[in-house]
Amino acid sequence: MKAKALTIAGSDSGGGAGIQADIKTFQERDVFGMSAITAITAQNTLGVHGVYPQTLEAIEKQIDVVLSDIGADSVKTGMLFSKEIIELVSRLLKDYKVENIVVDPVMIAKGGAKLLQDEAIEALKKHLLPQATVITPNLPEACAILGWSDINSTEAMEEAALELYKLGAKNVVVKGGHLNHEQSIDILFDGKTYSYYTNNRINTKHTHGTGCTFAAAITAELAKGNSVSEAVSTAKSFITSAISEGLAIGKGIGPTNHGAYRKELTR
Ligand SMILES: Nc1ncnc2c1ncn2[C@@H]1O[C@H](COP(=O)(O)OP(=O)(O)O)[C@@H](O)[C@H]1O
Ligand SMILES: Cc1ncc(COP(=O)(O)OP(=O)(O)O)c(N)n1
Repeated sequence: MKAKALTIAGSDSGGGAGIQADIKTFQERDVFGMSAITAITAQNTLGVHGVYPQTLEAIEKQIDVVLSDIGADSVKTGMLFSKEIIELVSRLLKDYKVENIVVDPVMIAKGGAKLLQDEAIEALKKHLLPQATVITPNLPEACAILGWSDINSTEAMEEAALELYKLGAKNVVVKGGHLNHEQSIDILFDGKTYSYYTNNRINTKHTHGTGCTFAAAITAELAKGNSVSEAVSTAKSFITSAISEGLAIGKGIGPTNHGAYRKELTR
């Protein structure tokens, strides 16, 4: 049977991040994609021009009807915007006993727009992180969750992964896209071992949606029954291809190319 994945996230009208990136990634990884939209953003390659959160009723209904009828082998959360939305999503994921939960703790878009209210960080820590199979913070997100000012080395990334693990997630991937390093290094910590996923840093400005795409690829692989380490490994290859063929569309930071990994495999 075809694997199914649900993304609970914000809509990016520009198509590079959020729900749109997730669904494109699920499709590329041969997983049936479903969505519950938490907020609509008016977004393009120049940034976020408007944020319109959906009502709790609308969000609950979307999740309810999908999980009660179709079900999901894995669920990804992205932009959740408020404490109230986090509490709602956490309750529903518990009620439906979802097994594989990937929490991408989206906080700030690359252009600087806030996608999570400051007061929601505590709710994220208290309710959602402890339910997660995998969490995928970038360096600023890891700092915000831990109350740290900076993470600027792989040693600090390992320390952050350990401290984040103590908040209850089964696995932590600290993404190193923001590290000033010639390689792009992500570190997975499963409570015992630190595993490094490393590729050469690609010199491009077209990286809109990298975090969403990477977490969506992990979600898709978990939905198909792969282990967390296999899922992270495939997601790393997927995002590296997508960035290497990033799309120079629009006047600003273009999106990654979700079809690039498939093309590479068939070459
Ligand atoms: N320039 C780059 N070259 C290669 N990989 C990158 C580059 N920028 C980010 N990545 C990878 O993309 C994924 C998303 O990372 P990151 O940019 O840190 O997340 P976010 O989009 O949440 O800020 C990670 O696997 C990271 O290593
Ligand atoms: C609707 C929406 N959700 C998440 C993001 C952030 O996406 P990310 O993959 O971290 O990429 P950047 O926006 O930082 O390039 C978003 N922008 N919009």
